[in-house]
Amino acid sequence: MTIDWWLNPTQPLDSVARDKAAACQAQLTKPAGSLGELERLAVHLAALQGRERPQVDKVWIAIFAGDHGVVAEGVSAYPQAVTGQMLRNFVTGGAAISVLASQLGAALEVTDLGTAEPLEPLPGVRHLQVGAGTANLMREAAMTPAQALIALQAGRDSVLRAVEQRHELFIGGEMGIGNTTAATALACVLLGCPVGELVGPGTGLAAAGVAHKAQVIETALKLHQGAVEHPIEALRCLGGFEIAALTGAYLACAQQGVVALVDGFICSVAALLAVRLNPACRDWLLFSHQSAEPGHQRLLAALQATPIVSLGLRLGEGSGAALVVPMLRLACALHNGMATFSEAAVADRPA
Ligand SMILES: Cc1cc2ncn([C@H]3O[C@H](COP(=O)(O)O)[C@@H](O)[C@H]3O)c2cc1C
Ligand SMILES: O=C(O)c1cccnc1
Repeated sequence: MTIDWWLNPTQPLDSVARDKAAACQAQLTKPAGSLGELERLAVHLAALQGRERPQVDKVWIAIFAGDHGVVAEGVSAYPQAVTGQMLRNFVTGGAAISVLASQLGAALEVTDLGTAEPLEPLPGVRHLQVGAGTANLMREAAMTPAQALIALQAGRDSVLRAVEQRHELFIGGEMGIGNTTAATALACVLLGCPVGELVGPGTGLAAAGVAHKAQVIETALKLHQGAVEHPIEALRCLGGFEIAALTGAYLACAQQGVVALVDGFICSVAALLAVRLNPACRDWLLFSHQSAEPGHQRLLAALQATPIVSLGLRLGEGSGAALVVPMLRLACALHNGMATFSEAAVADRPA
């Protein structure tokens, strides 16, 4: 299977803006390095945005939803219908991400890529219906090549809309009961890691449920063994519509020059896929938090990512990334707003 756009070059970082921002940080009225990761974030944002004074005022949050055939194997604590039910909750304002988007003044775009429900179109939701959910990845390939391609492009298209409306930060979120099973299977293949090291409770499986989920993933990995060497084939055989869309979105962010703030475990699997497909896109990804899902730590290490916070979150929907936006905004405000030593007449070196 080929798609024609994933290898397109990513935007270069602006080293002039980075150097100016770093020089500016050194002049601010604080001991050098005392704002730690916030300093590094501000300087990195300057390099990505090509301006000495970065900002993340306009935030675009895109939620991608899709159902998973593998739910028939009993891998989630919740029923499949929740995926479609949450679509309504996203647009009526009751979901965690809806509250966060509203608090942040962020745009929230909700795309249904293929759910068993709702049967009626929902106002405010983009219904693409790539299929009525993926096929059961334990028994066959989750997606056809055409479905994987459409889902990848759905992610890219959302980024193009964000760019058109001049958004400064992209957050991808996912909703899909069963998607920690798909994400774990993908992570096992991409990291060459045993299932036991990555599998976790997802929405809240007890130990016996996690053991069964591990068995399902083992069976799937054996079935698709030969097929999954290329990341795009791994995505097609083991992924989900929303994971494919997120992969396409992260690739497009790097190609369009938009900073992407990555959410938890599932989004990080999509990020790793994007980096495997086009390694230069790594620079454009910031990692917001470390999820409670046990496999996330290994994924972040493979991506050489330092998560900004670790709050024991295990929700998804892009919620962890949204929670970190105020911190990015404050990192920019400090960088742009603090006085320099000479402006404030403060001694600029230790005694
Ligand atoms: C009410 C509800 C809201 C959610 N929002 C995100 N997820 C999260 O949980 C699901 C993944 O976990 P698993 O693989 O165990 O099914 C995904 O839909 C993810 O986005 C939710 C799950 C539920 C139940
Ligand atoms: O970290 C995540 O993305 C996550 C973890 C559990 C359930 N849903 C999402």
